[in-house]
Amino acid sequence: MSTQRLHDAVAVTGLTKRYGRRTVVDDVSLRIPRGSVTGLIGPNGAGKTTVMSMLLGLVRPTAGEGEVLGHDLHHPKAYLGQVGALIESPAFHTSMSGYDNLRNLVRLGKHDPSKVQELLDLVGLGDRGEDRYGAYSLGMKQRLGIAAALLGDPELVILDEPTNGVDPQGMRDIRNLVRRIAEDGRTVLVSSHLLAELEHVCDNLVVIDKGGLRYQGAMDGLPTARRDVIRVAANGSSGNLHELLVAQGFVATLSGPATEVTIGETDPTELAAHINQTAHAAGITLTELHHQRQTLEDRVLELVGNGSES
Ligand SMILES: Nc1ncnc2c1ncn2[C@@H]1O[C@H](COP(=O)(O)OP(=O)(O)OP(=O)(O)O)[C@@H](O)[C@H]1O
Repeated sequence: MSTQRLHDAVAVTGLTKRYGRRTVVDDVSLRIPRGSVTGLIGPNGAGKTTVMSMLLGLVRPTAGEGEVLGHDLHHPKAYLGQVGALIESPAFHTSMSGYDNLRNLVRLGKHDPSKVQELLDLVGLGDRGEDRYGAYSLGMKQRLGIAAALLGDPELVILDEPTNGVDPQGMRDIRNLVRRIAEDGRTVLVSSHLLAELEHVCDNLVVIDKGGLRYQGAMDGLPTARRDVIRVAANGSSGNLHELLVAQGFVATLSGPATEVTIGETDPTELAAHINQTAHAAGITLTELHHQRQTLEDRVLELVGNGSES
């Protein structure tokens, strides 16, 4: 086995999917390090589900080569036994309990039956296993889906938008669960259209938009320029302050009642002091003055041009 195979759970190049003349995944090369939690981020329609489906052998790639868990991407049967997935909505019987649904899957997949209660406990449904699936909240349904994905004790876990539509508490539960799954040394690939939902659980990031790869690498390596600003507002004189700062050569934009001054290479503390002095000298009283940091989400939105499917 090559070092690359040992290092990467997924290593594919040129992954492409066309439907007719429409290219929905375009020449995407991906490396997902073993043991990482990788966030697959992109707006609606970016191609996240299609990429995951190709890795799972559910959709046949139009082009592309590579390996999943050291096996040829084009022979998914060789590796699917070591992969667990939650893709689209989990298909469970609504009238059966969570426990019985998992028991069913154990029988079908010839998994270890003792896993059922263990996994229900892991996903926080230990005392709700006897309840009907149909009575579960969306967050509980997603967590049962994740338990199902873990039945075969997979090395690679692929979760497609597990937090979609789930309330904030449910999202927190799912994030904690993803963290716990990864603690066992598994590789997790998890998608979302919002980085904010995943930013605290992922160590690795893949950003796609309109089928194309925009970024992959460490979370803190996002390439967009720093766009932190000093946000400043004044009592009824924001326009004057804005004009003064622009006249001094600062990049300043009006944002509602406030002015946002791009920090660029300047030291933010010095810039804030300078703005304060400028305002004071002009007889303007500041009502707000603070350093507004660009979030990781803002940086991703810059990469994907702020847009979803056109
Ligand atoms: N079977 C198909 N036939 C034709 N087009 C398809 C098919 N499946 C997906 N697409 C198109 O491929 C594009 C990417 O879809 P995909 O579901 O992979 O995106 P996504 O990033 O997962 O989006 P979402 O967040 O909305 O689920 C979309 O424009 C979609 O309409």
